[in-house]
Amino acid sequence: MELILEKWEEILRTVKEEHELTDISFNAWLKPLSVCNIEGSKLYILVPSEQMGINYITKKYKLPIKVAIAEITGIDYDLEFILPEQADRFKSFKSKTSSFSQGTEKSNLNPNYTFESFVVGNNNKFAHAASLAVAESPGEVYNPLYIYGGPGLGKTHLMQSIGHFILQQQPEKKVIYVTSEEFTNEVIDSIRNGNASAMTKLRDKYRTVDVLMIDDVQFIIGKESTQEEFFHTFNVLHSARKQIILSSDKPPKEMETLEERIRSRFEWGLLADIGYPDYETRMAILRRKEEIDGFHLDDEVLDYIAINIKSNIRELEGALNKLIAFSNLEDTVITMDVAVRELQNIISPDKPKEITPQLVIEIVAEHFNISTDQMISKNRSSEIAKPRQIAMYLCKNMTSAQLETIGALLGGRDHSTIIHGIKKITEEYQNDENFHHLIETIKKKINPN
Ligand SMILES: Nc1ncnc2c1ncn2[C@@H]1O[C@H](COP(=O)(O)OP(=O)(O)OP(=O)(O)O)[C@@H](O)[C@H]1O
Repeated sequence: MELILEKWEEILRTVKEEHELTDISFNAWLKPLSVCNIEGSKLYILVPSEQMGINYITKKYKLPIKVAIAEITGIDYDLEFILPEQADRFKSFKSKTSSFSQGTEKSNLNPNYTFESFVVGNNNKFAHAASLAVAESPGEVYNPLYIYGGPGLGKTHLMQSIGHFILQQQPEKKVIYVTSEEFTNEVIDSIRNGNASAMTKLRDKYRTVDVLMIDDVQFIIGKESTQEEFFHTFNVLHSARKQIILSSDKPPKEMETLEERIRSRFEWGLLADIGYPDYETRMAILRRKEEIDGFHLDDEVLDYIAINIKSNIRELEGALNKLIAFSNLEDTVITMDVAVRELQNIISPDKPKEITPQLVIEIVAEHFNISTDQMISKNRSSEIAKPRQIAMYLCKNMTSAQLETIGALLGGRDHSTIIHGIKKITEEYQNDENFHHLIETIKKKINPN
């Protein structure tokens, strides 16, 4: 066991060199692996997360690793890849992680979300540079770092890359990634338990970290206890110069119903937005993904995906994954005809998405984290009335619906109310630069093309 532990890094590097793996493939597949145990001639290798695809690793890397071990140690092991829950059975489990993955392994980060696998394009150049700066000097340069942008554009990937980077440099750092939903649930649980120790546990967990990442922070809006807990956690960490990284679908100033004291804290550090990727970036992301998956598709097919899926990288990857899965299952080559047929539910180039008033109302409601029921209700508080007027304005500008139809869809409002709403929004759009930006952001969500 000692010999293999000692030689583990050399073994992985040998596989990399002999099989001419790129840094990306190496970082994605080999780097996170560690030696778990040896029983007789059986060597157990730990795959730290199910998300890494244990079957794929077994299929692709079992033999190369076996050969490299035999070359370097002279011992011919029978290899088995196992997940952490299977590793629990080794009581004296003494895993040796290669030094480059220490720290990362014990965190809850997705091993694939690293700087190495992140494609830098015009849409994310600034956010990427800011993230790298934070990764290199946590707590010192931009605190908090607030990354915002539309769904599936790489916010989580970028924020977790910072976590990986920090853990690679300083494995002893305590790095926590949490979604707002998980954070909210933990706050609710500790309140429900009703005892002081549950709350103390929660505080111990979040107020003692070196790096705290909260994803989709817009979801804490309207959740009072969560906001309160967040506020104090933020203050404790910030004054101790611990790094805070937040992501959201919109900039703080567009979070109209967020408590002012929290909104202003979001703006203390640096705000970095991620926009929609251009064609070249979309192609580069597809190529990078192909490289990681060890799969090759015709350029014409990649081009078809990149031209037609513009506004969400998750969907872009989803289309590629679908074709790769189809090719593996059916054992067939992906031609253009196959791609068009298999992706017809995702891509319908001849049928652009129809922009209906209903769609506009739904997207506006979603943007402001309110329900469509609230949009059509009688509620006249500004948090509801303003989005409602924005919906009136956008329905008028982006669809061919008549004012009467818009009024009917927005809770049976009359013609003059709709005209008044549109007029107000038009004036604000023309006179207030931030508001102009807000409307353009929502328009892009409604019609990304
Ligand atoms: N620049 C990029 N390079 C490589 N992969 C990327 C890039 N941007 C996004 N991705 C991939 O796209 C997928 C979606 O990204 P991610 O989950 O980070 O988006 P998000 O902005 O956090 O979305 P949401 O707001 O819906 O949570 C991930 O698999 C991620 O790896």
